[in-house]
Amino acid sequence: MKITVVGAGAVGASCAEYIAIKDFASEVVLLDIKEGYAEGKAMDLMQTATLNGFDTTITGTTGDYSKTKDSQVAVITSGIPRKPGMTREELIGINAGIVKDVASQLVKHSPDVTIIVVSNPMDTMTYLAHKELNLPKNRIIGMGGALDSARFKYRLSEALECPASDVDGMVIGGHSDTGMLPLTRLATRNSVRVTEFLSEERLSQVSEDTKVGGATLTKLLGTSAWYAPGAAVSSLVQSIACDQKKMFPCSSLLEGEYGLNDICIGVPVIIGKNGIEKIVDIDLNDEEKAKLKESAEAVRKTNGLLE
Ligand SMILES: NC(=O)c1ccc[n+]([C@@H]2O[C@H](COP(=O)([O-])OP(=O)(O)OC[C@H]3O[C@@H](n4cnc5c(N)ncnc54)[C@H](O)[C@@H]3O)[C@@H](O)[C@H]2O)c1
Ligand SMILES: O=C(O)C[C@H](O)C(=O)O
Repeated sequence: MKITVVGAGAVGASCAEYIAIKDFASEVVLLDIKEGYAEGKAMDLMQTATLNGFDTTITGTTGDYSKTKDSQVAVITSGIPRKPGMTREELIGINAGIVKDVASQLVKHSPDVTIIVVSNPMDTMTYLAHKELNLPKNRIIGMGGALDSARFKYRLSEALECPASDVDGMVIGGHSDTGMLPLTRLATRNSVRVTEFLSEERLSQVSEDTKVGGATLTKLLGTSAWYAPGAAVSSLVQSIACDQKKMFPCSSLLEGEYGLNDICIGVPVIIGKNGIEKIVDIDLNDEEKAKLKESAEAVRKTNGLLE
């Protein structure tokens, strides 16, 4: 399985590292426009192979898409990250052009590729990739919900004072500071609803902390996060490469599901060798439906900026 990661920056390199450490891919190609950067990151990562015990070959290239030929999966992380105080939506002016160009180049060299879009504003960049490429809708996936759900579980485990592995939960909706919808009603600790353990006030705090998870880290780091984003992307890549058929919330092109049309937004999907193999329609209550609708309106507004 050959995987391309475009953008050898913080998230791209972290993603390549996790893919290699999980050791399920034969080859990872890192591509960047900064001269020598992807080659350098690839060499540095390859020098961890004997230390971390993986057999994946990682190579780097400066802008040569012929090296990405016949990739089965490609991840787009190219573009600028936000700085403290910014929203993800403010990145659209620069990132839209980059994502459009990169997506077309990828498909030119790998017509059967499945694309995972990471660059922000991610839901709109995923929508842009759909409009630009016109690929079967299962082959373009936006990564946001897998990361937001991991942050939600982290915040829940803090509140519950238990290991994160005891917790299950999911965040749907837009990947934005206000649009995320952590499904507190459905979250569980070993099959018991977390509402049994935590007050409404505490759960509301967990929800708010989850929604601003990216902004909190951006403030601390001076740029946006990369370890959890890289790990989240690598989990999606693994589910495709190993046909695991795991369920993640991912930004998916909706055609009537959840009452939404012609929009990419985070909903639960099954990820396997064919990319998005199924959109899972879960039973939301009226309040959750209203919040998802509101989140979709905000994503639509950002999509409008593409014109
Ligand atoms: N969806 C998510 O959950 C999520 C999570 C984290 C970061 N992000 C987004 O991912 C993007 C990357 O973040 P980062 O921290 O890795 O940034 P970064 O600046 O560390 O890396 C971005 C890389 O993209 C490269 N690049 C720019 N234009 C390119 C082009 N046309 N072709 C190839 N490479 C190009 C740059 O040279 C740079 O190395 C940002 O837009 C960020 O907001 C999204
Ligand atoms: O917060 C950001 O801007 C990057 C990313 O979307 C994240 O959630 O970490």
